[in-house]
Amino acid sequence: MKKVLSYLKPYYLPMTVALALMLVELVVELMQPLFIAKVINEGIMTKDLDAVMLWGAVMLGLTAIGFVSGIINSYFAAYVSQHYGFDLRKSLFAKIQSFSFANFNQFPTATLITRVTSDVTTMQNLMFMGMRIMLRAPLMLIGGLVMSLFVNMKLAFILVIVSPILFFFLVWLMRTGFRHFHAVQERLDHANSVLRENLLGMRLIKSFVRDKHEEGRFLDSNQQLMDRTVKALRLVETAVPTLTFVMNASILLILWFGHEQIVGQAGTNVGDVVAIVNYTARMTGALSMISMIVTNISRARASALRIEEVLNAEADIVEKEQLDPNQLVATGSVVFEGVSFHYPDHAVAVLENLNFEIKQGERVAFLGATGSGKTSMFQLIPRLYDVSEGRVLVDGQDVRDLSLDRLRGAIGYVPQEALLFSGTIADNIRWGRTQASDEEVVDAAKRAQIHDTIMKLPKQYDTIIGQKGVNLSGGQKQRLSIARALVRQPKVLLLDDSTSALDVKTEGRLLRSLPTDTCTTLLITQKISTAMRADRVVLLDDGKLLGIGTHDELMKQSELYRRIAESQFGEEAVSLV
Ligand SMILES: Nc1ncnc2c1ncn2[C@@H]1O[C@H](COP(=O)(O)OP(=O)(O)OP(=O)(O)O)[C@@H](O)[C@H]1O
Repeated sequence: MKKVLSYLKPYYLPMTVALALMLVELVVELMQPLFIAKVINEGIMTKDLDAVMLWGAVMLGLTAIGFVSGIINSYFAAYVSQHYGFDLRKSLFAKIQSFSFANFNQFPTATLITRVTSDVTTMQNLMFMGMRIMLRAPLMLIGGLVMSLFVNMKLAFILVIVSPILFFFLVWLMRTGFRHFHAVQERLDHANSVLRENLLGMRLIKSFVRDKHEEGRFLDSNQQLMDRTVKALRLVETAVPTLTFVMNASILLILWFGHEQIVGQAGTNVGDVVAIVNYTARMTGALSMISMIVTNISRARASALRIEEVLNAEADIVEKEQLDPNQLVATGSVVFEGVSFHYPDHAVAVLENLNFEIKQGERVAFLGATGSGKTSMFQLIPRLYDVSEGRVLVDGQDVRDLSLDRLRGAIGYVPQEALLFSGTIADNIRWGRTQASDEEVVDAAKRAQIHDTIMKLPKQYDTIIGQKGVNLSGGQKQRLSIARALVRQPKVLLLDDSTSALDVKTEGRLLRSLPTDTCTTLLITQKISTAMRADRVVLLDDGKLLGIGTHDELMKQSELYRRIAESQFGEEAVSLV
């Protein structure tokens, strides 16, 4: 818990104020039974109304002080706990931003969402409670015990015996609770994961009429979450009745012994008995609070552990320490030198000994069967993964020697699945480069062949795109993603099957409008018609490079390439080419 607690450091001052005010509240509370005893012994028993008024007024004044302290304490407790939660969420978010894909394999999306939201809220609640009652309750317990001993040692001895027994009961409760709450958070992760998959795949679920199946899956994980939570709460809920039972039994014993002592004239008076009973009642309240705190601590321990796992995770794609601040990516040449690659935690090589060179301004198509490693190869260029062997060079420099900002700033990556953000169309294009002017946004849209479509929309560039671009067609989303990459004015443009949803004519226009003098274009495609428009074609099969050359060269040299062409154009057409 050390690391998550270190986030309290900036708030030590308001925390100290809150804790000091909590102590004021505690002192006020501890003094009250003393004054009640005084009212009884000096006022009621001696029929002295003045004494009743005096001690009554003192009690009222103290209550007012306690009330004001409580309000100010709450203010500071809320301030510290909310800022603490804000800082934790900020750090977690920044850490997740620095994650490599290997880290994302370790922490699936749903668990990250639970950790940033639910786990942080648990910590936040603990901090708030900590500043309100965490010290007050145990101090009330100790204070109540001491004051009872001070009032009447013989009667208070009962409490001296009972207190350690209850203490060990609470320690046991905290340990067992931790295990249970850890399991509850894991079930919450699972329920979140099922929910997330459902929301993302809603169209698919509806079109496959799998609603009932998915409902069952969610019910199952929801049931598991409920069962685990009920189990945890059942344990916690036995605490208060157990504590109350033991303390009430103690009160009965105190009354009985008190009666014996008053009757036997052993120096005990009614005021003392009332004061000790009052202290015991307050101690019972404090113990209930402690059991609540104990529950919250065990819950928070589980959450703290989960938060720290994320904060301590080592991102494996990191920049070198001493990078040349003047380094530049001036040209978009791309070279693969003996590159082999396997995914982290996977032994099977996805790419094997790739060697090729792409010159500045060249347009190269990558063709290969599904699963042949095309996307994996693309991901090595902006360093989304690091090579297992060999080197990837951009502008003649090993990508590991470049700062990630410089490298990625020079690349326009259009992934296979077009992902848009909620906001306007202009916002989405400008997401590629926030300082792009309106003219540059329009130019990028024109090149991506989406400008005419945008102009037909009711609000044109100010049209709001729904979540993940729900109100756009697949092809429109693809072209917007391309515009977003083009507005960056990249040196290297990576199109991962990004024109698959376009008709041949639009695709042709788009490819012709891409800049060639300043930008090198690498495009993955399944279509020979697209590959024919490229300067050269790289043919991949099962992670190996089978051939590289122009379309005509590969038609002559590569049997596989010829077969793909035949399957797409028909044998006759190919023989005419
Ligand atoms: N995150 C990952 N972890 C482990 N293995 C992966 C991962 N992503 C892809 N693979 C594996 O790597 C191999 C190459 O996948 P890749 O996506 O690069 O192929 P591709 O040629 O782009 O396929 P497609 O044309 O279908 O997109 C496949 O066998 C795939 O199972």
